[in-house]
Amino acid sequence: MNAAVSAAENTGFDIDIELRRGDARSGFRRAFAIRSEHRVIAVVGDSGAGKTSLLHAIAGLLRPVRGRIVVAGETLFDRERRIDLPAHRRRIGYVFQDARLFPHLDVRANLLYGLRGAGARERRFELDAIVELLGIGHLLARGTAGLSGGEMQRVALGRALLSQPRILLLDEPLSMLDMNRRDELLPYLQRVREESGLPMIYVSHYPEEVRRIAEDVHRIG
Ligand SMILES: Nc1ncnc2c1ncn2[C@@H]1O[C@H](COP(=O)(O)OP(=O)(O)OP(=O)(O)O)[C@@H](O)[C@H]1O
Repeated sequence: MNAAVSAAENTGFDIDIELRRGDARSGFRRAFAIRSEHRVIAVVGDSGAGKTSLLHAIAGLLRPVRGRIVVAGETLFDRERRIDLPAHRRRIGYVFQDARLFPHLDVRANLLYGLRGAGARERRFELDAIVELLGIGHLLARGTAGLSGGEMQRVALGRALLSQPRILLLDEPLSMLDMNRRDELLPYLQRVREESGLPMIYVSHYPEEVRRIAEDVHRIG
């Protein structure tokens, strides 16, 4: 295999799955096919199209009824080959719509929680560098209750990166913010995209927003 081919295989996404939720008669059932050689892709679609379900399948939280999931050259799931990496071995950094910070911990402890989860694995992301990247040094001693929505999402991003993920999944991270706050957070997301070098899937309702983040946009539904 020549170097160009293997480089392309190691950065892209090859997802071809069918998902089912709920019962066979009235539940949700849909096939998804996403092939991309890009490192940062977006998935857009209407409410209920299955965007979150797709991320859950990639994270190992929902088992597809058929197909395969290959990210950056690594097979996470392949029904035919009986490959199904458990969620904790997929090393996914997941950022939700609502930041889901731990309310009983201050910002520093929330960030360190991510680092603790990484254990003895090779560390690519260190606390100081991530704090600098996300501009959250002045928040470290604060509790989470008084943080703005944008600050919470920056801390959530930091916690996800400090868990030393190999893939970053972002599920509508701006959707709880008003327009001005979205504009404030976007440059941080762009910095994470550039500095982390990680494969990323960015889910959103808004094609305009994702064009500023992703190299390749896929519509589902
Ligand atoms: N546990 C479940 N049992 C049955 N149906 C479910 C379950 N979870 C989700 N669904 C259904 O699966 C479909 C896809 O849901 P999903 O949350 O993936 O969509 P989405 O595109 O992320 O939507 P939104 O943009 O509103 O967050 C929806 O119709 C939802 O009602």
